[in-house]
Amino acid sequence: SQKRPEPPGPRPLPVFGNLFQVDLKRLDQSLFNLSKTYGPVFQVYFGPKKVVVLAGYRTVKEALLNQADEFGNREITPILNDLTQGHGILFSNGDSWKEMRRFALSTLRDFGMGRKMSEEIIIEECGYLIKEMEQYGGEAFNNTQAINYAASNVISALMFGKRFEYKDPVFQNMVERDNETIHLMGTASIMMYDLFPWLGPFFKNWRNLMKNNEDSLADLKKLIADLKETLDPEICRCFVDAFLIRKKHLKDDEVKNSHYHDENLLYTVDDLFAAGTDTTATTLKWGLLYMAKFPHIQRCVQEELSRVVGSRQVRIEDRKNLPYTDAVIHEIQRFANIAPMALPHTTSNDLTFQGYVVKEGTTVFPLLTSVLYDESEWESPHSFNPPHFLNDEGKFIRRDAFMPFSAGRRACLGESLAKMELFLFFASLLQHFHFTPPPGVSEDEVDLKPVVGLTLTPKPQRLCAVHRL
Ligand code: HEM
Repeated sequence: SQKRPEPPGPRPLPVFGNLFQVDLKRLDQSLFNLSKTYGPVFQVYFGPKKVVVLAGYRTVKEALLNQADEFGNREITPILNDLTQGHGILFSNGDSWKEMRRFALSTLRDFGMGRKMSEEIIIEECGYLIKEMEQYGGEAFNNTQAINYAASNVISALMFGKRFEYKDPVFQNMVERDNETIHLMGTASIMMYDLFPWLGPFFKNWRNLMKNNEDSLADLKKLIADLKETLDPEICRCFVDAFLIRKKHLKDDEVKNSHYHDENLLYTVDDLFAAGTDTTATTLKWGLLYMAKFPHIQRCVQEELSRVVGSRQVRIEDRKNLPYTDAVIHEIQRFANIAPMALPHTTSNDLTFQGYVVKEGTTVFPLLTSVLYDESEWESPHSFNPPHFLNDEGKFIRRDAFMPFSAGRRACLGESLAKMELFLFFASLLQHFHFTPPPGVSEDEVDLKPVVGLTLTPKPQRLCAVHRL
């Protein structure tokens, strides 16, 4: 029998591989371009490392959903190993990952992810965020911090049973550090470190990352210690309590080698903050920027909100009566494409995919850019067009290629919480404010080019939040 081929791809150079054929500053775009030459499954070499890229809705879906187990391991690069040592959820594999993921999902569900309790937490936070924005009296300001704080507080309330004041310096530092970590992770020097780890200590970014990580963990440890001290196993106040209670029960039952140990608690909480704050906040920031850029769309959302909700607090159950607003939020997520390559996966064994062989342990990039901008799935992928999610009667429709949370075994675990947050924050803000560029800046001048890190974020810029109600 004939040997099956490996996926095609550009010819690699020794040592550098294809590093000169891709633009590390906008890697997802250059991989998307390569897929137009090499097809939906191709390989590129980053230095000595081979990466298989999956492009287009059909191919990403086929891999992540139909061969979910084979494509469902996480790649843990040297920097990720330095940071988490295989604990937690984001950057772990095997039984520990499985147990932590299952625990986090079921605990968040018990706390009402997608149900009442989370809704109350988010609504309370909407109030604080609106108050914060009102302070500027319609003058231009950078909304980055306020939005980060609001998103972080939702996770805080779930994890620790409490929110923080936006002015609290400890809290400000925690959020700021997480932001910086995500930025540093996307820098070229950290990518180089992952390829040539012995360079590590020479990179300033590497040292900054390690320091950030240490400081974040120290803050989280303090918060966890406070909860430990006041723990009452009969009353579960938050996620950390739920973990500690489970740990205690396993100990009482003399279960050995359980995954419920202090490191897993610390890194799981750290992961939920890291994965849940920046993503949600960044999406919201894009949303407000698009509204300032496309005022006619903003007006349609506000008209629908006024007609359906009026001035009372908007709630999750209103969503079904707000198809246009819902479509706009989906289009924000599609167009903003904040996690353009999801997070890297690896294959769990040797496999055949679309006729090509891929070896066990090969790095795989599910290229979400190529799904959210797939020309065979979207009518106008390159423009901001809410009707992508509306039928002829103006009813909301789901789209298969809407995959900002990725899919399959490693898909985002916070999807339903994130959706609640995006809906409640976005709708509440547009009920209260009309967003515009600063005076003297035209809509055309609003800059939609992203800053590239692990996520795609808007450039720092100022908007006016003009009071409506
Ligand atoms: C708009 C908001 C969000 C977006 C766009 C988003 C997107 C993603 C993406 C693309 C992945 C990688 C999936 C893959 O590897 O294939 C992911 C993983 C993950 N997300 Fe989210 N996410 C969001 C919000 C959240 C929130 C609020 C939480 C926490 C409650 C969260 C927790 C996680 C975790 C723990 C993982 C790792 C899952 C695993 O490796 O098993 N995310 N997310």
